[in-house]
Amino acid sequence: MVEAVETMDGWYSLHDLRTIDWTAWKLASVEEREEAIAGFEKLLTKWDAVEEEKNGSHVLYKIVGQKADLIFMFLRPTMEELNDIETELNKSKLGEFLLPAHSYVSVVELSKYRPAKDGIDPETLPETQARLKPILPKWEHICFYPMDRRREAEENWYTLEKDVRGKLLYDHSKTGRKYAGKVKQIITGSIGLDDWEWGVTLFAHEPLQFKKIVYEMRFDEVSSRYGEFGEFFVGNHLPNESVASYLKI
Ligand code: VOV
Repeated sequence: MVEAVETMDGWYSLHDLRTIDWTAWKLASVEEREEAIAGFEKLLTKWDAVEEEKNGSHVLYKIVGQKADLIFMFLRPTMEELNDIETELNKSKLGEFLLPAHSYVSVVELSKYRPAKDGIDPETLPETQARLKPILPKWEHICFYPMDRRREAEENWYTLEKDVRGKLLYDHSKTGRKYAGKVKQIITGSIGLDDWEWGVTLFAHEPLQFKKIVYEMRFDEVSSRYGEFGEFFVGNHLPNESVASYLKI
């Protein structure tokens, strides 16, 4: 029987995409807008404090194109906390001007394809724990998309033996390693949590690197034969200190 791989799972993840209701925002009074911005900055400060304490992490980017205006990615130890964040944002003054655009629920995931070295469970290693509970990079650009592994008669990932899948992912990692320092990936598993099987979140200093890595990986067998992809979202970093000028009318 084909064996499932054991996964190591870390912080829960919420990608929360919002569109700004610019018409309502422009019609709001100066005082209302100021209140909304100040309240939102307070939320950002609160989330920063959580990150400082290493109890979670978050990033905020401006989406390029019409799919949404903003993408938040939140990581927290529990799903309840993700719910709380979402609700707090909805109840905030700025929330009155945010329309839901898209969301994605998943959990930071690493898999145990490689045999344990010296009998040590990799999950116990501090470096593994740091990858399962990552502080998200605040690099200039983000690219997020969901993906599946194919399950068709000829190309079925789920009928491949574990060692074959491990070898294909090893080849995949060799392509990935060429982008060290240029692209940082956070893979989140979403089987049973959302509509696709994985979320792929990439960070880069240079947006062209997204095109280059995704294109190069299309030729890796794990993607060319077994990859199916959803909608792509690309954005530019929105640091706290630029929020007010971004929202200024
Ligand atoms: C930026 C570089 C980079 C690097 C170094 C890297 C390495 C690795 C390693 C070592 C492993 C396997 C073990 C583990 O850690 O789980 C993975 C696993 C995975 N990857 Fe990856 N990946 C990268 C990057 C990277 C990209 C750009 C994509 C999107 C693929 C594309 O075609 O658009 C991707 C996808 C995945 C997925 C969906 C999984 C889980 C698959 C599963 O079936 O379990 N990944 N990945």
